[in-house]
Amino acid sequence: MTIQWFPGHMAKARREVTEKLKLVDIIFELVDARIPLSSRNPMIEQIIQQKPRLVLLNKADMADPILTKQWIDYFKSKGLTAISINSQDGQGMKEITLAAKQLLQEKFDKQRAKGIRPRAIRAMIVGIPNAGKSTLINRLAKKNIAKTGNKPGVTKAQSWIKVGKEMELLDTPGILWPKFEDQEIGLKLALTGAIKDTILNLQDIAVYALRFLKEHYPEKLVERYQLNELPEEIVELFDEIGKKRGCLVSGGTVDYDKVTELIIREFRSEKFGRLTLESPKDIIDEE
Ligand SMILES: Nc1nc2c(ncn2[C@@H]2O[C@H](COP(=O)(O)OP(=O)(O)OP(=O)(O)O)[C@@H](O)[C@H]2O)c(=O)[nH]1
Repeated sequence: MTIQWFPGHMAKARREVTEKLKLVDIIFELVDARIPLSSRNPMIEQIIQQKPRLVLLNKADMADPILTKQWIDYFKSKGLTAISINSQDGQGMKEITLAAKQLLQEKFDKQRAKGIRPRAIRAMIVGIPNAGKSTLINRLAKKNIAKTGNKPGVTKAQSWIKVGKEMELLDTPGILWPKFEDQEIGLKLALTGAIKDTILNLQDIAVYALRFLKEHYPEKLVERYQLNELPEEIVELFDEIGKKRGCLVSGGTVDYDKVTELIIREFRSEKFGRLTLESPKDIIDEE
């Protein structure tokens, strides 16, 4: 499997993020809580250099809460602060400002010691497509989008969003690209909707979803499709689901395309409940 991502796009995205870095005190790295690792850019450290960073595990409402806690601990073990948020209903918004203030405490204390009055924290959101960047910006913005291009240090006119009195956010996020080389990462990105369906074979995505559910959340699979028992082979599982749901072609044989679509659609619309596709334990095992 090869997924195309044009090198020109990557270079442009990187250039844009690098340019805006100069304008901000802190980066908010937005990842999908269901795939906290696969939805990260593997070169994030090189791109943002030494800039303070807060990891935001977005869509926490869709992720397994136990694993979200484990991921927060994992990031902590790597020296990073991470918090879980839900940009759709606003859960975790206050914590973002609080955590940013904590991360910048030292910098602002030093400024205060020099007699410089601390100004509002300036921040930028970065993340891969579909991570929820626009949703988060809108949630934080409410109606507080302000054009403030005449601020010192702001070369090009940039729009900032006021987030309370203590923070300002660039109104355009930095777009990063995910890691494409790995087949499994590609499947996780496709299943969570981060990359277009046309890029990958749909049946591969559905097979991946079923294998994952069978291994990690078998009870959810049994319950959803009212299965008497879980078949050994994935193809049997396709057959069972097809029969239960009437995904059949004339003559009564199972229509695999229909089953494929059904599984992907139901996975994405949370019909299996809150799921996380990767665990920090997998990395520790690999290390
Ligand atoms: N359940 C849930 N859905 C969310 C959350 N945040 C965003 N979404 C949904 O995720 C989808 C993508 O959100 P966007 O805000 O468009 O993502 P983006 O990162 O700006 O995407 P690009 O414009 O492709 O870069 C939308 O359907 C949102 O409604 C969240 O916290 N929980």
